Amino acid sequence: MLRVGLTGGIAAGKSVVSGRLAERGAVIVDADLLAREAVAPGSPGLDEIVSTFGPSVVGPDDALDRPALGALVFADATARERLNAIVHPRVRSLAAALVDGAAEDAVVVEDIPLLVETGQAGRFHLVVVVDAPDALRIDRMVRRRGMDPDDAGRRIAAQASRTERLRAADAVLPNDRDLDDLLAATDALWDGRILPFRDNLAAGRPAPEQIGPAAAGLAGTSGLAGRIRAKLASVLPPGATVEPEGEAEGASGASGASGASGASGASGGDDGDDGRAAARVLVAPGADPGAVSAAVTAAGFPRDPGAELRRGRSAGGPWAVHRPADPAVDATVTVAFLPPSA
Ligand SMILES: CC(C)(COP(=O)(O)OP(=O)(O)OC[C@H]1O[C@@H](n2cnc3c(N)ncnc32)[C@H](O)[C@@H]1O)[C@@H](O)C(=O)NCCC(=O)NCCS
Ligand SMILES: Nc1ncnc2c1ncn2[C@@H]1O[C@H](COP(=O)(O)OP(=O)(O)OP(=O)(O)O)[C@@H](O)[C@H]1O
Repeated sequence: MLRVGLTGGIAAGKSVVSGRLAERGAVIVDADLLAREAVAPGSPGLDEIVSTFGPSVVGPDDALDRPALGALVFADATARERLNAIVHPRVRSLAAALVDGAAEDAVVVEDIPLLVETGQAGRFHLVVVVDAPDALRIDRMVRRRGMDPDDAGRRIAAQASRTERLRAADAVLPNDRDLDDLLAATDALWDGRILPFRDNLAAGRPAPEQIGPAAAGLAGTSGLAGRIRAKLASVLPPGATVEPEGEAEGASGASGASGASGASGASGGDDGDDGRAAARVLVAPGADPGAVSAAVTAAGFPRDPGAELRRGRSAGGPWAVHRPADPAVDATVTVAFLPPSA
């Protein structure tokens, strides 16, 4: 199964993209829809909202009065956090059940407006960001949804900035032109990257050919190494840590915290994106390198027997060499034993 996280600021065009991906065969898990299901009339979620915000957020039909609650939470960050704490865990468990029920060869696309804000980027093989300038999104909300411009601005302010979101992107779909351009870019992403990625992963092989990060609209914008470390950190079993290649010898003293630094993408190493990155996964004494290697494969980086042969099996060399199943990413992930001195 290939897990894709689709995100973008409000009115960026996520629904247009997820609609197209559904037509192409993806299984869509829509967080906005699940957030409605989580607070349906008579649900424990709605009960909790009423005990937190009072009866004024429920209409005469016993359903959530969405405009009333929206007016409260988009004007007040504390109220919004309270609402998120009620709704988000429910959305996550509803989503997990849908993902678990999908076929093994499926491409599952989770459409999550707050994917970056909630720190979920690392759990996806591919994070796709639909991107449009704030002014254009405000214009869409005002013209197409009849929203007041100030309300539209408040919703944008309640979310991550474009820069923060783009930093998490493995692929960007720009949506500042007409709809046909967005649909064509979505098709190119599906045919040129998502399907080969899914097939390579299913076959347990790295991408045999690179389409290159320069392919228009397909590359992420920055921090490839940090994004890779976050993906690895989210699947590694106990006893394994991830750090940038070249910092494994203990010189930085960072190895103890490397799992966490990988998740934030904030540690040293290559955080620019020249389309190439390397990471090293260190296996502590007593941990099973085979299980670690299997986890690296599951994160989207199958083992590359050819690269292992080229490197040889010299003492102190890597236990395994992995490369991306994603044809647009050029990276090496080595699995090695933690040096005794570290
Ligand atoms: C506040 C509510 C009642 C307003 O309902 P309304 O029908 O006006 O908006 P809708 O749910 O269709 O959301 C539209 C868009 O608003 C943005 N948005 C919604 N909730 C939030 C939030 N808590 N923080 C930031 N942006 C949000 C998203 O971009 C979303 O796609 C509703 O959005 C809600 O229950 N939000 C909390 C749950 C949530 O975070 N949903 C987003 C994905 S899980
Ligand atoms: N390139 C475009 N040209 C014209 N209209 C567009 C374009 N992209 C999106 N739209 C329109 O803008 C609105 C917002 O798009 P869409 O619903 O896909 O955004 P979204 O990211 O799913 O928003 P939300 O976060 O609210 O769920 C829709 O009415 C859509 O048809």
